[in-house]
Amino acid sequence: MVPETSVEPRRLRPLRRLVPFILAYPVRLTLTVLFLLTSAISSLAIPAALGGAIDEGFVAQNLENVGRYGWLIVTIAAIMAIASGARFYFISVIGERVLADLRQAVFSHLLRLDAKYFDTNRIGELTSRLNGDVAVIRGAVGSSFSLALRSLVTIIGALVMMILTSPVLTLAVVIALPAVLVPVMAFSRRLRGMSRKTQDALADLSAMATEMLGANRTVKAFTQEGVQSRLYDERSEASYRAETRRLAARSIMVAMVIFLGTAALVGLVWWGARSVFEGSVSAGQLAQFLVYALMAAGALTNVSEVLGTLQMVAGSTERLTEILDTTPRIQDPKKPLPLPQPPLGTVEFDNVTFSYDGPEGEPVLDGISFSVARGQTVALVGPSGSGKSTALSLLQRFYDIDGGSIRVDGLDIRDVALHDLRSRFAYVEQEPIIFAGTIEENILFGKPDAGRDEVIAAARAALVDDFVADLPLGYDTVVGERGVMLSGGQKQRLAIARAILRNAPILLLDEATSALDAQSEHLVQLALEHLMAGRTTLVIAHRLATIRDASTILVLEGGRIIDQGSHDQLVGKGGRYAELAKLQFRTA
Ligand SMILES: Nc1ncnc2c1ncn2[C@@H]1O[C@H](COP(=O)(O)OP(=O)(O)OP(=O)(O)O)[C@@H](O)[C@H]1O
Repeated sequence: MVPETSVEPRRLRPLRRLVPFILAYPVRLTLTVLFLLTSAISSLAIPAALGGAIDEGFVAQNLENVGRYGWLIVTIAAIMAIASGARFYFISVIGERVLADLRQAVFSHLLRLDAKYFDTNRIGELTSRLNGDVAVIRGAVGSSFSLALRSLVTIIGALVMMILTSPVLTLAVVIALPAVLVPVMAFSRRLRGMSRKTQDALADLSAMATEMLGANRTVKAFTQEGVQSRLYDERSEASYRAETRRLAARSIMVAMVIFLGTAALVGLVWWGARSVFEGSVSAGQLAQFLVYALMAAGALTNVSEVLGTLQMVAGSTERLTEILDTTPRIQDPKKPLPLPQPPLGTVEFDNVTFSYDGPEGEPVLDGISFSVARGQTVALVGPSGSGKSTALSLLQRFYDIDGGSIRVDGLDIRDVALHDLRSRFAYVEQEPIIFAGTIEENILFGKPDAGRDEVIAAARAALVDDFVADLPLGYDTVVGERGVMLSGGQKQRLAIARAILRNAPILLLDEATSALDAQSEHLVQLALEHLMAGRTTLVIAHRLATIRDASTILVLEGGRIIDQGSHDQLVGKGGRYAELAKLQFRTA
């Protein structure tokens, strides 16, 4: 027992992080403790009343006393029942509340973490923390916390009552206890190790299912159904075997507990009977004592079972609080400067140097300088990996630069609140992200408080309106996960509608590399023209039409600007741009 208590608190330590979440609800907490104590005290009072009934009723052969004690016991039982119900309710509610708060805190913290964090952590792992770990805590909090608390109070109370009832019998129990407890504790520790293994096997199994179901088209295309089913079967069997071994061990433990417990009880009864015959203990006291001893023993087994669950909860809590403890690398400045109102819509890169691996790493952008005046369109072109997307990321401060400065509307972006800075941009990604909601919800992402007429106006300008008219539920049509129900061109137009609704002064556009069919391409081009009208635009260009209309083209290679000018100027010069133009740009 000694090593258990010295090891356990350390493994349970992460649970302390739940305390502030629980303390946030002092009223419910007080009520819980109140009902907990009431139910524990009343359950401890029943054996005492029973002892009284035996000594003053049965032994004294006084039926009136038996009746009196009977009523007393019924009354106490009523109080115990109500208090137990209320305790269960309040502790479960606190559990759910804490869980919801924790889940919400983790999710909103995750959304605020920087791009680097998401580069280095797997999204699947993060969502499994959010779902899996929260589920583990949820499964345990209501039942296990309640049981652990109740059992602890019962053990202490029962021990005190045992000592008060008969110190001699208590001493006998304390001496006999290790004989029962030590083997059971040792066994239950092994069980915990085994249950961790089955947990891991199960997690592995579900990770595989998630991945393969998500990739069901790839699985079909590569005719991998049979192979993957077999792999799944193997893992499922492994998990079954691990669980069977655990169940066998558990069954042995249950048998052990039953045998050792009964043997100890018989011994105790024999010792107690001897004490009654000697006259040092009354029959009522013995009965009373036995009930307390049974209560304490029951509570003790509960505690040892709950400890295992609580360790799992501790592990999950730790994984979640780890997220909460991560501070975002990109933060608001201490004293943010206000951006000019109305917006100017200018962008300047001044000798910008950046590496994804920090100042010592190989630079991805190396001394980049350019400026975009209000209403201008500047096109970034260059071979794959030359740093075009990186420039757009830096402008939005997804990462901080290592040298030089980036200014928007004349202010260094590190001096401006992140929300203000990013509100100045509308960003259209190369592969537009479409959410699983309706068409309207997807457009509203650009400006959540927009009215229906604004949404429709944006949809018209982006030529979304014409295909929405053919959908069964119009703007309320659900487009499926990642917009699977839409064509490539429709997705692009939807993303453009979202950007139009956002109505930001600076447009950041990462044109799709893959061409659509001529008709679709034409519609997207038209939508883009509506979007770009009157806005400062920084575009990673792949369409010849976009480049022709650009005020300036910046040619990037290896993180440097190797040339700039208008399309005609650059083509006239020949060289790198002329080659690129031949290979990369497509005509509408
Ligand atoms: N999140 C990241 N972490 C580490 N390195 C990155 C990251 N994103 C890009 N890189 C690296 O930075 C370099 C520039 O990438 P970037 O995406 O900016 O190029 P690009 O010109 O936009 O290319 P493409 O036209 O293929 O999209 C590449 O070598 C790439 O491997």
